[in-house]
Amino acid sequence: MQRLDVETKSKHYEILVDQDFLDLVPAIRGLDKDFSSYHVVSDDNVTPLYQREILDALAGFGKPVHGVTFPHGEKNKNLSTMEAIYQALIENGADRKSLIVALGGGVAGDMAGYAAATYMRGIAYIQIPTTLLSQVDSSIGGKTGIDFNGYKNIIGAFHQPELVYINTATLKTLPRGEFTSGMAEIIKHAMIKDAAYFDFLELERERVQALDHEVLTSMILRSCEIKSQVVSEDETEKGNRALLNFGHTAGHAIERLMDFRMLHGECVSIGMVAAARLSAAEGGFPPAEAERLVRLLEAYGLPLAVPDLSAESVYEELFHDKKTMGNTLTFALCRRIGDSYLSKGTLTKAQILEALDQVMERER
Ligand SMILES: O=C(O)C(=O)C[C@@H](O)[C@H](O)[C@H](O)COP(=O)(O)O
Repeated sequence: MQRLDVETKSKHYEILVDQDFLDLVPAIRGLDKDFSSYHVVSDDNVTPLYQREILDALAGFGKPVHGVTFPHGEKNKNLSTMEAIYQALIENGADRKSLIVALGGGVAGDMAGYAAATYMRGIAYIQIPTTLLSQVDSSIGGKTGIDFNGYKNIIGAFHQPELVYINTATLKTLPRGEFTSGMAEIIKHAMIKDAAYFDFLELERERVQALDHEVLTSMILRSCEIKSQVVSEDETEKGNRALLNFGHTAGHAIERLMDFRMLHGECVSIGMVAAARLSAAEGGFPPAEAERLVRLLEAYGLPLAVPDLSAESVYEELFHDKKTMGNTLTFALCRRIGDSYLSKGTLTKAQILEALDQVMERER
């Protein structure tokens, strides 16, 4: 098992990377908290795969254990699903000393985490991410929340987990498209912080895609390390945490305009191509490096352009981004691969529209 620390102002916790669930109970025992009951929250894809195993393991604590299942998909990351989760917590007698277990992908983590942040004004939770995207990105850093009226993550709270427990064997049951979607966040980590990691992703692509255990584990560890460093330095996104939003400004806009029919990572991939074009327009990001990004995304099977949208509609949607203050758009951009910065309000509408035009499929 490998361990990493996340050290934020509000909490210190560990990320454990393992190949099974055998060390989960010892890890929870190691938290040294006498939880009164356990509530495992997962979607209807993950429940049949892993919820029983986790409930059985937790039953060893001799306290009540309950499973809560909700319908899968970003479309269901909303208030009515939250209502059902709150209802189940109340019916199952969850109290202030209960532990919520977020089991699954980003949607499960965001919603179970938000339930933990708000139920009885905040109770403890742990993350057991089972998708590549949630293992390397969304389970770390305490961003929790839901979408509302189609606006992505517009309601939420920062609430750090007690523990993140990654079992890499869960990737064997992950649909291929979900794996590819997770690769977008991994490529994002390399883009914003680590040029050598970008080289690694280029060189080791075949072994990554073949789920080679050794390469996959190093990749997951490196991404978790980058994510936890950024989060540890700026827990509540007052500054540089927003670098993790590279590709997300346009990405979230596309996700919403496509009515969540495309996977998050697919939208982030297209958003990164747009961000690379903006980086070139503003800061002289070398065209050869933009080309390397495009080639890498393509090689991992990620989309580079979006069908059926106009640059204008995406541009309008950008103003709903949480980084937008007043009318000032903020983008995470790159000077070079591995070297990122925040650009606040300096790009013109024409530059932004031109970059967006290049990721509209009709233009290609
Ligand atoms: O943890 C963060 O900070 C991130 O920005 C990570 C993103 O990859 C992730 O999709 C996040 O949920 C987006 O956050 P948001 O604040 O833009 O909704």
